[in-house]
Amino acid sequence: MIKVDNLHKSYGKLDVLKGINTSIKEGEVVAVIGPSGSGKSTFLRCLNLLEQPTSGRIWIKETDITDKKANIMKVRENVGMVFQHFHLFPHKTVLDNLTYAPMKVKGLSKQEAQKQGRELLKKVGLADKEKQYPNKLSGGQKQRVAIARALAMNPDVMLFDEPTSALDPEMVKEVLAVMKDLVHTGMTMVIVTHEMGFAREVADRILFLDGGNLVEDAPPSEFFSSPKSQRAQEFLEKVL
Ligand SMILES: Nc1ncnc2c1ncn2[C@@H]1O[C@H](COP(=O)(O)OP(=O)(O)OP(=O)(O)O)[C@@H](O)[C@H]1O
Repeated sequence: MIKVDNLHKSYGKLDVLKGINTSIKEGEVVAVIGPSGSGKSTFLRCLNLLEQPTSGRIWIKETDITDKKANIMKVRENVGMVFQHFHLFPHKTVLDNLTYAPMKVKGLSKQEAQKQGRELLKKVGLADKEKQYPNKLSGGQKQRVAIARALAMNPDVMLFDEPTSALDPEMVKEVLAVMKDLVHTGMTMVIVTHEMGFAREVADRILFLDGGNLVEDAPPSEFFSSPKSQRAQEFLEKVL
């Protein structure tokens, strides 16, 4: 489903990703963890070309998205992303946030887009909020709308960039619960997270990044109980 081959990303002289190789199967849930500044967000943002890789190749399904001829908009349609700070359209209602892209990009009729939007709102527990504006919602509710909005494009892959880091503790659970439901649907998910309990519980694999290198790639049972590298051992000692 996703193949990453020798991915490098530099900002000027700063090498942020130093040759990442990995592949992710359809339906796999992968948690990307590691110290601050290790390149986790940059890695994730390369997967839908929010960051242009400096070199290396990334395939999503059969498409080499790093090929100059690849259609960036099509890639982004197919790879949904949820950000730390929601990025909802502030002047649109919750339902209009969900219908905008499917109508504009996918050509759904308003009726079709609203039907789909209402089903998604029900799934994330916000059926009663469709007419609200984002500024009337809690952080957890905003993030659930953001997840529903990304799902409204019916993507093959969902990327999550620290989706709970900006939330008050009591709201973290409700967002993680929605993500867990999504795991059970068989969605392919790549999640940058500091929630170690969640990563341990739901991920099929942990990618541990350090200094722009993929240092460990292992199932959570292995990674959390017997990390191989000293860097991962030190990291886990600090965060667990
Ligand atoms: N647009 C940019 N221009 C220059 N440097 C950048 C840019 N984006 C990220 N960096 C640098 O790249 C490095 C990796 O950043 P990145 O956000 O990918 O790390 P991270 O592991 O996600 O960190 P955190 O857990 O703190 O979010 C950092 O040193 C950061 O300052």
